[in-house]
Parts: sequence; structure tokens; C-alpha cells
Amino acid sequence: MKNINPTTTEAWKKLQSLAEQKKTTTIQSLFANPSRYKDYSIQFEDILLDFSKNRLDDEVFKTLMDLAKETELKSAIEAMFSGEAINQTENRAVLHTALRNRSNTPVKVDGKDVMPDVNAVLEQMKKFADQVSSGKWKGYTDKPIKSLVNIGIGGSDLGPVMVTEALKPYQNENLDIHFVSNVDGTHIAETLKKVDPETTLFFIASKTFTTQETMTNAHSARKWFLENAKDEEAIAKHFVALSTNGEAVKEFGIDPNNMFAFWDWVGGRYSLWSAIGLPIACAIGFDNFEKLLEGAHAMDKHFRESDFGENIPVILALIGLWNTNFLGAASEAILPYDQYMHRFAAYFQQGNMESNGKYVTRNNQKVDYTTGPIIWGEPGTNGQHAFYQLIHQGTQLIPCDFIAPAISHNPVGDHHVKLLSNFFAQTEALMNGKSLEEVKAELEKAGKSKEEIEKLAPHKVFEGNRPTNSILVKKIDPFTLGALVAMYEHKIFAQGVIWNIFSFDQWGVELGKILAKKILPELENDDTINSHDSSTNGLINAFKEMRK
Ligand SMILES: O=P(O)(O)OC[C@H]1O[C@H](O)[C@H](O)[C@@H](O)[C@@H]1O
Repeated sequence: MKNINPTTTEAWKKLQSLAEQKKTTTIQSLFANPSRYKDYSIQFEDILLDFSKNRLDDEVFKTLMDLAKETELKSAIEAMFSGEAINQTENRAVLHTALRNRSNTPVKVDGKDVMPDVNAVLEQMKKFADQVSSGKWKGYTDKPIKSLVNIGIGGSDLGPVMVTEALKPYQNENLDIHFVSNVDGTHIAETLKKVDPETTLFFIASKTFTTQETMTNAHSARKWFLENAKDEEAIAKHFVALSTNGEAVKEFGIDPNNMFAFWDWVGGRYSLWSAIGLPIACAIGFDNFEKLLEGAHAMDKHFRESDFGENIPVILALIGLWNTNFLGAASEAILPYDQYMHRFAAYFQQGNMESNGKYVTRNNQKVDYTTGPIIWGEPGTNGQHAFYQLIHQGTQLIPCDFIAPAISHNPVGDHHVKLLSNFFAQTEALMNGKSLEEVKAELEKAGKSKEEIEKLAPHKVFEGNRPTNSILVKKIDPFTLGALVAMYEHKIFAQGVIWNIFSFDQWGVELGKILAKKILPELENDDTINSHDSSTNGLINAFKEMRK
């Protein structure tokens, strides 16, 4: 991948002046063009993206496309798909796309095709998932498995949680699934209260198999299990490992036959497609897991092969960049109007913020432009009654992605049309707002006095002109969810390329971990601590005092 400072491109300079020139152009006014919706929406499989409600006209759109060209996005996409070591600070390829490469075309890392290994692990996962979901996999007292407990954190937790929640309607009714991630003892303790050692299967999910939180929870689960089973041999029937670190798995005492491998070219936050997806495959069945892979693969092909002007992840990436770098947005909200997708924003908090929360360029310099935005969100309509106030009338520009399915898995009464009426209304309101004149006329009609109108009216004005994307899908099924996740993954990648940063490392999470390791022994003795600054010393000593 080339090293191109985006701010030195012609397109960047032009975008800066366009942002200035078009400061007063409203989204609403762009709809004077009768084909606005047609021109600024794309259908892909069962996904409809409408990006017409953005502060974006043909000139800006074209210049954004030029920016992608000038920063050589096309060759970067090829470099990723073809297994180049684009994660340069860790000297690794980035090939989550190979995990869902349903076309099975060879993908080479250092001259070796990775597809035979990928397919072998998928086959191992299929066999295992089939046994668990059919009840053939038995526990140490010969009972079928009833509870799945995934122990992992970050990418080894969020993907499986998000997907199993989003696809709950597809879940095997004989199985329940739990997730333990936090090192807070409450998480494991509360989970173990709900399950029976005779019928519980633990997935120890960790790429490195060294993560403190996961190893601590795994050891506690093992101890609890052995207190009940009283036989080390029983572990083989109740513990499986999902990891790249065979040695550490063996050391933990997990049968090598129960290890499901993946590889260093799978980033943690891109790993749900790998062996990390095993609890998903057990919960929703391997066929559905395969459909998830197929949906992602379809989006991969779309991203790799489509012209940028029709390329959904590229368009989303460029709109995001426009909002961040030229219109001054500092965050983006992801708002799914689907209760099952309640962890979707949390999942892409890691996806985006761990990938593009960087200030050093691929040229080892400090950036002089903004990179990854803050990602947040909650499912609609809950968010409407909580934080939408700020989106509508706050001082920050918050571009939002609204996501909704046309068909609900739970067609109860008129719930779904009510839900979707909110979905449509919000983007309309954010765009059009409400003018002072309209507000005054309304208040007058309601019989308010002149004085009351003067006092109230300014507070009831909505400036509007707030950008949104609408993503309407037919139904949240495994294929569509796979495509949606891949869509956002590629958006993140394309933005990282243009920002000239490394999107696939995460050095920023290390420092806190190292310091915690240093502090841990200080908490395990009665000494007064004075090795830190006075605040940290004071807090540690107060903590010790409180526990006396
Ligand atoms: O899967 P593991 O090796 O246990 O890693 C779990 C998580 O922890 C790390 O700190 C990284 O920030 C994440 O990217 C990763 O997903």
C-alpha cells in the first residue's frame, strides 16, 4: 500500500473549498432535483442504501470519488484481498475475506494457499456444531448439551454476541447461550448460576490465549466445573478452545482435538467468520452460519469488483470522510430499528474505533487531519427517548445510519409499522427540521399569546440539514446480516486507506494492560504504595484502606 498524505491530493483541496462554498446549501434544497433519490440510492441483494439525505451534490460526490482514486484505494483493496502483508506494524496479511471465500479461489500468504486450511477448520466446525445441535455431543453424565458459554473478550466476544443476538430467531430451541467477557467476577458468577455443569459446553475464545480477562474467567469456569465433575477427564467433553495458540491451549488442558484453529492473518475484531464463530454455528446451526459467510462473500465481491460510484462500502466510507474531515463531525451514530440488533453498534465500536482510532500515518508521522470518528448508538426507538434530542438540536453534527428490516421476525399487531413510521420520520425530520415561521404559526394556531410565542418559539425550532443514511433491508436473516457486517468492515478499511493509517493493529490498547500488570501485585499486599504519582498512590492506598 502506498503512502499518500490525503491532504496533499487535488481532491482534498477541492473538497475543502467545496465545503466552504456550499456551506449554505441545504440537503432539502438538493431535492429540487427530481431524480435525487434515484441517483443517490443503491440496491444490493436485499439491501437498499439511500444516501440522498446527505450534504452532498454531484460535484462533491465526484470529487470524493477522485479522492479515492488519488489515494489509490483500488490497489489497496487488491492488496488486502490478495494477501499482501498490509498490516505492516505486525507484518501480517489481513484475510478475513478468505474465511468466507465461498468461491474457493486460491488465496496465497507467502506463496501458500490458505483455502485448504480454512476449509478444513470449517469442516471440523460443521461436524462439531452438528453434534452439539443434534444432541449427539454428550456431557460427562451422558446428557446432551443444553448451555453454551463463550468466554472471550473484544473480538472474541463481541462478534459472537452481536450475531447470536441479531439472529436469535434462528437459534436452536434446545440450546441457550451465554457470554462471559468482563474480568469482574460478577460476570462469570452470575452466568454459572444459570447453567448446569453436566450440560454446559465452554468455548474458550482467545486469539492469543493469553488475554488476562479470558484466562481468568476460563480458569474459574474450569475450577467450578471440576468441583462438580471431580474428574479431569471430563474436561474434554465440556471445554473447547478457539485460538491461534496451540501451545497455550494444550497447557490449559484442552484436548487438541477440541481446538479450532485460526491464523495470525485474522484480526480479533474481524474474527467472527473464523473458529471464533463456532458458538454461532452451534447456536443457529452450521447451515445458517454458512449463509452468514455467503452474505459477507457477496459483499466482498461487490466491494472488490464494483466501480466506486456504485460501490456501497466505498460510498459509505467517502460520505463518512466528507462529514468528518470537511463538515466537522466528530462522531457517527449507528441506529438499528431492530431489537435483535441491539449489540450492532457496540460491535462496530470496536470495529471502527480500534481500527481507525490512530494518529500516526503509514509514513510514521503525526496526522494533521481528523481520523476515525467516535461510534455509538442504540436501537430505535429507545434512542429517540434518550439521546435524539442532541442529534436534533445539539451543537454537534452527528451523521446517523438508520437501519431497518421491512419484514419483522415478530409480526405482532401493528408494532412493525409503528416502528418503521419512526424510522422514516426521523430522517425526514433531521433533514427538513422546522423553521421559526412554522413554529410560530403552530403556536398561534394553538391559541398561545404573543408573549408565550416569543418565549417558546426559539426552543421549538429544528435547524434540520442533519445528514443521514438509510439502510432498509428485506429481513435480518443470516445472509443479509453477513453482507451488512462486511459492508461496514470494508467501509472502515477504505477510510483507513484514505486516512493513510494502519487499520489492522491496535497498539493503543497495550499501555493500560502493562500498567495493570504492574499494579496487580501492589494490590495483593498490605504495604503503603508510593511508586506512582500522588493521585494513583492515593487511590490505591484508599482502596486498600476501604477493604480493611
Ligand atoms: O482474542 P484475544 O487474543 O483474547 O484478544 C481479545 C481482544 O483483546 C485485545 O486487547 C485487542 O484489543 C482486541 O482486538 C482483541 O479482540
